[in-house]
Amino acid sequence: MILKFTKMHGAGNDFVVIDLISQRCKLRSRDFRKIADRRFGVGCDQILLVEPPGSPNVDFRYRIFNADGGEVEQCGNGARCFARFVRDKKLTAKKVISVETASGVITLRVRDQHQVEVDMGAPEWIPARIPFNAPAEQDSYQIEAAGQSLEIGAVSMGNPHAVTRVDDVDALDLDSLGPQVENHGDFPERVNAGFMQVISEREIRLRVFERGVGETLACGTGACAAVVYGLKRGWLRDSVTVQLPGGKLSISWPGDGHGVIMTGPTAVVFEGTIKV
Ligand SMILES: N[C@H](CCC[C@H](N)C(=O)O)C(=O)O
Repeated sequence: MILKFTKMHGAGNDFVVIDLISQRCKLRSRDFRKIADRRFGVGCDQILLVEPPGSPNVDFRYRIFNADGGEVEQCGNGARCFARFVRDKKLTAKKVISVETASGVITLRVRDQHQVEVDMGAPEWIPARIPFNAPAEQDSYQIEAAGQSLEIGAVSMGNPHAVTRVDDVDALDLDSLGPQVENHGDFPERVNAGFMQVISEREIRLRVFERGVGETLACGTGACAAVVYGLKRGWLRDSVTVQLPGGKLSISWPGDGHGVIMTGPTAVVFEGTIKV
């Protein structure tokens, strides 16, 4: 089958977006791996599927697949691109769009200059719900990786994150450290590994070695995870600018019981077709 797609990115985290409302196609894990392959396919960090809603009070269903072919619960940069895509393709004229994901319903708000604001929902700190093997919830945890003892924050934004504060993100050997955190035995579903450098109470630098992908130029849920961890530890004050290698995101969290609000850019790179 020949499938139409749109290549997009959010702060350099890149996606192949496929409308499965006007196209009908059953895609398997190996199809996602091929589409994501930067030599034999289109190339992307994640594939985003646009599907009809599963319940009456949401506008769309949003499914996310990592480059390794695995389906995941949430993707923040992808959510912003999703909002831009469905409006560009005239699948909706709404500026406030509700989408159901594997980790619940999120609300997308289209802003000016192709910026989109997303309520990513409340962070989840309870280890069993991250999931993370720890006897009880703590502000931080010690794990061993790549011969180092790391102090991490463990939190879910629908998907699991381990956040480590470092003095200099440029000094990190992520090729070595990243996979060891991603595949650490205390994360039964693996984990996205974020490394943050605090610039000020309202600005951080962040690099993320993403589960199922490797290092990406930006990670929306990773930015949310880093900011809520930094706020909880008292290193940050609300409304934080997150500088990532591919661009910047604005993250705000009023505190427990509230959703994390992420605002950032969207970009369309090209339209194409692929044989699956
Ligand atoms: N790699 C992530 C999914 C994509 C998250 C990221 N691209 C974002 O913008 O949130 C995971 O396995 O949970």
